[in-house]
Amino acid sequence: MEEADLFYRQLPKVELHAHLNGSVSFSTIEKLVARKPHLNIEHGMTAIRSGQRRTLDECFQVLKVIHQLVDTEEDILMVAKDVIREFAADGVKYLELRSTPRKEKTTGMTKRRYVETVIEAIRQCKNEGVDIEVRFLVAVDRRNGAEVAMETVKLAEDFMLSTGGLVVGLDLSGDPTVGHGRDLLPALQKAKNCGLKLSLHLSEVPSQADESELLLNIPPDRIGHGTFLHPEVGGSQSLVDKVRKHNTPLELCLTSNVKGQTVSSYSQHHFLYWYQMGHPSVICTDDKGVFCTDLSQEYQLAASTFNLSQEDMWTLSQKAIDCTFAPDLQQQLHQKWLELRPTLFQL
Ligand SMILES: CC(C)=CCNc1ncnc2c1ncn2[C@@H]1O[C@H](COP(=O)(O)O)[C@@H](O)[C@H]1O
Ligand SMILES: [Zn+2]
Repeated sequence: MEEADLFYRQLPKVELHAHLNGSVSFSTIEKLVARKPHLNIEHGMTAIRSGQRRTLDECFQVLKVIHQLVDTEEDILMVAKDVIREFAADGVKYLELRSTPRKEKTTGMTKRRYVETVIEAIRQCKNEGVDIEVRFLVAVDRRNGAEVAMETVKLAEDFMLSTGGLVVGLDLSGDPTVGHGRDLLPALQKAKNCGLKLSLHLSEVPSQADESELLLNIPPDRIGHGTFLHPEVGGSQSLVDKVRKHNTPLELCLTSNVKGQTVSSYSQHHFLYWYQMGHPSVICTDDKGVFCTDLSQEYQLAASTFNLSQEDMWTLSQKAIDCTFAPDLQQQLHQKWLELRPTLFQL
């Protein structure tokens, strides 16, 4: 391993934007394919390799293939444990995983059981001594409409109360071109009022200024992507001002946006816009399996693209601690970062 690779692997990191089924690695896919040979799924159908680009629509098709492979309780338990172990092996010390409880008929289990299974995976990893703290966000798929969104919020609230703080919030994701955020406002508002933290995919595609305006008024606790918020890309100063007023952190996923073609190249990524403004910006992976990446690689890419030093990247990873939805862990994480610093910079 080259010295720079090693630095980014060893750098303690916080991952705040990771969709469970988008994070399934090649080796886990192989295990799933072996369990289900009749599906005739090859790895080329579950990942977008280096140099490849897809439309966002094609990316969602890839996720559908993965969903076909991950369709039982055993699969979900295995996938969640593998994903947690992989993030830990990559130097991630705190992970917020998110996943959408799927319809019973596609998994043979209730949505409640789906969430319980992911929670079980988190607990098992903890008991096995995997060196990572994991929290969970229950995801609302915007394609499923207002009623399902409200049910999901109730489910998330129940789990927030019954898991001793493992479920910390709600994610809004799914195909951004389907539906309108206005229909989901009551559910999101309810989530916020009952104490769930909100991370919303916002302005992931162009021409959603109206929706973003509406959702920013809630306001969310973090923003996923926010690719088209700023005026240079068709957003507006008023959107930027709203984000800045609340100091709402952005979860930025470079490879995801470049491979999904919402951003034309790494150097054009909106990371720079927000970073230069000193706005809380957290580098994340989104779907490390689909996009064949990991968080170390994303940090390294940001550093090389924007000419940032190892010291800058250290600060970026340290500041991410303050953007987590687990305030009870933040002091402990800061301590861990301080303890790890000397080995990293060989002081
Ligand atoms: C389509 C793609 C890979 C691009 C990245 N951009 C995304 N935008 C919105 N929602 C997403 C994205 N990636 C993953 N998701 C959500 O995460 C789900 C997969 O993880 P899970 O089943 O919730 O555990 C998808 O069905 C989708 O609802
Ligand atoms: Zn996402």
